[in-house]
Amino acid sequence: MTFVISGQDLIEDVRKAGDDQLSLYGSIKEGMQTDHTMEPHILENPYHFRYVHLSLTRDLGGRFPEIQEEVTTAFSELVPLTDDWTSFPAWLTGKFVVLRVVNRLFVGPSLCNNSDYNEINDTYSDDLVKTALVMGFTPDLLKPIVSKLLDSYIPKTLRRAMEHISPLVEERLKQEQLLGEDWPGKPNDLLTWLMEKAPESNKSVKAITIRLLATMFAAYRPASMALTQALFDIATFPSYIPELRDEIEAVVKEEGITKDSISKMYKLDSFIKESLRLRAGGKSSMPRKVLKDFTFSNGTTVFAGNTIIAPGYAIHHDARYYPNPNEFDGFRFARLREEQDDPVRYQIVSVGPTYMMFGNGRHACPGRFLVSSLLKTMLAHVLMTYDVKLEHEGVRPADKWYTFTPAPNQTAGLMFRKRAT
Ligand code: HEM
Repeated sequence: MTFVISGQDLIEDVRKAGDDQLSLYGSIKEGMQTDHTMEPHILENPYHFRYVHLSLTRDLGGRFPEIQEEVTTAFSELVPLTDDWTSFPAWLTGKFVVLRVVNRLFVGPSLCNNSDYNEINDTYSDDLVKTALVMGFTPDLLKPIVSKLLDSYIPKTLRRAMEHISPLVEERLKQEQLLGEDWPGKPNDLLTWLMEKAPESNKSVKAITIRLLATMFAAYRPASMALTQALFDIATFPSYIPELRDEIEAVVKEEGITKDSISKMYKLDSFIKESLRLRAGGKSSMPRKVLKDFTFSNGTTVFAGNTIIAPGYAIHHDARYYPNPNEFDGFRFARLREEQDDPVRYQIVSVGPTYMMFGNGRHACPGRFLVSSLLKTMLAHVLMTYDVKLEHEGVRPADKWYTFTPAPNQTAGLMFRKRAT
């Protein structure tokens, strides 16, 4: 059974609880049926998740030129500059820009622009969700059989992905043999981390590929949804554009585009955060499987075997925390930051009991620092390079809901042209 907790005190109880009592991985294991859709026991040692922090977040400044280069080339290829307004599929564009940029950080420049590999990442995520749904309804006893019957889903995609990863692994091992462990030009990407730091038993190409795909699953869907929604918001609320452009231009003139300079674009930060608040996440946040009976500070006990969730969407639309909660107020967080002279609390990456887009506590999304930089770099690039508008003036394409989770409209187009103003 699933229990929805209510109020900041109970959220705080969940935040403080140990993994042996309330488990994020327990709930992912059940929800995504990982024993049958990925590899058995993958979440007993999810070292690949730790590497997101260790390989990417820690070195975000160093990786920033690659991010910027990939953002610029991805947009120039997917949304070529035209003098006339031209429609591009918003969701497909957002998705493939994100896949390409994130894969630059995961597997490097030679593979990140490979359309087959990017499509595999996309298909894998789709298949994973569908297969997990089927397995979730399958009785435990039948799961191994059904899992085999569904062979056309995950294993086929995995084999295709391995065909791309295998030559990269071989090439890197060859360089190491020839030039030593710290060979010049050795990439500091997720693949290197998985090749070097994974437990010895998990260094096969198959194990490495599964962890790459699993990490991409966590990364790219929410990130590409966030980008698409923010682009729809730019086009829906064009009155924000001049002020955003002024801010970006002023910062770039002073310091160019770097990880540090984009952190000074706090109006842009606020605009994206407001877009996330209104449109991302879902009805349930902080899912935790109860592994041992858990008693909340109000005396209520939830027994082992149940699941707990927090009502993220309701919190993000609660007028007590966000006045006029259903209105898009792009500079809401920028104003709060100025009024309270607090440069940290209202940033995209700051989590807490009233802003749970990235979860909360020790499992709060380790990719949020990367995604905040990515989204700001992408939107700054779009605003400085293009004019953007909706296909039908004043009509924002409607979101699509998948049970508890909203997603941007997946068929609508967005109009772009070379910046004329
Ligand atoms: C807008 C984009 C994103 C959103 C909204 C998002 C949201 C979340 C949420 C809600 C959680 C669960 C936290 C909890 O229950 O306390 C999570 C976990 C996680 N996310 Fe993200 N995420 C995003 C992007 C990314 C990216 C780009 C990466 C990787 C580069 C990433 C990697 C992860 C990982 C590895 C975890 C598991 C954390 C753990 O093991 O404790 N996410 N994310």
